[in-house]
Amino acid sequence: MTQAPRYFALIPAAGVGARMEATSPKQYLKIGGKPMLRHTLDAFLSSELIAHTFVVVSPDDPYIDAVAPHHGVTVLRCGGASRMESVRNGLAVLASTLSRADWVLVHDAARPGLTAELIEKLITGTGDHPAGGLLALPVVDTVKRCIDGEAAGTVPRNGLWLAQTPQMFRYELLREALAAATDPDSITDDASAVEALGLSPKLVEGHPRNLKVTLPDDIRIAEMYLAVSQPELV
Ligand SMILES: Nc1ccn([C@@H]2O[C@H](COP(=O)(O)OP(=O)(O)OP(=O)(O)O)[C@@H](O)[C@H]2O)c(=O)n1
Ligand SMILES: C[C@](O)(CO)[C@H](O)COP(=O)(O)O
Repeated sequence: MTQAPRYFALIPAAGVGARMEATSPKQYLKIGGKPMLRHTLDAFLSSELIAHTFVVVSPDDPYIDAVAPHHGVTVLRCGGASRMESVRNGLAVLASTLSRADWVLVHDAARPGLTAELIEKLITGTGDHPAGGLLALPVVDTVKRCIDGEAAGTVPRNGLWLAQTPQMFRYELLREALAAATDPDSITDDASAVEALGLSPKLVEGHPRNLKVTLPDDIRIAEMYLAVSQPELV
């Protein structure tokens, strides 16, 4: 008898948020009165498809205990020097908890606009694709190559997509891909590690509300999306 697939969330939240230039890591900044990371965790807690959520923080993180709920979320204090290492360390800790065929949805703490509907869309859209899948958005602007501050050419945008998260893979595949990855500067998301194995993850169209909060002005955009009721936005 085949077992029903199990889906787990893994949230890397060990970054310092240097580009945000705030006094605390950006995942703890408040959006609409609630820490960004709590919005992110709540999206997974509100999805009936997710069996459990794990969050990876730095070993000396002083904020997480006040933010993570006691039920449905497990805190892993094993963050590394890059996003890639934080995800890899989190997967290693889960070796005795997850099985090889379990699916892991890796999602940035810094994308608080995720919804249960987008999680379901990703899981349905990826299906049983052997290389997994990710949310992403087709590029809508004209793309320029910049050399010394000048437009040195226009890159055809046809076929270009911007990667979002979650990105979902079978546990065994993601561990193998990240074990083989060496350069955090080129492996900026989980899909790129899988692509480096010669595989092609499925692209599932995401939504602008699932933006990554990176620069100071992004907080206001996230606030706007999180103030709007969710169902009509997916
Ligand atoms: N060593 C790291 C670096 C990043 N992340 C996480 O990866 C996600 C995406 O990274 P990014 O937006 O680049 O976050 P920061 O690294 O915190 O930001 P910056 O690059 O501006 O410092 C975030 O949820 C961040 O907390 C992580 O878990 N461990
Ligand atoms: C994983 C990611 O969110 C995909 O867009 C993104 O690459 C992470 O942010 P970073 O600035 O590249 O670390």
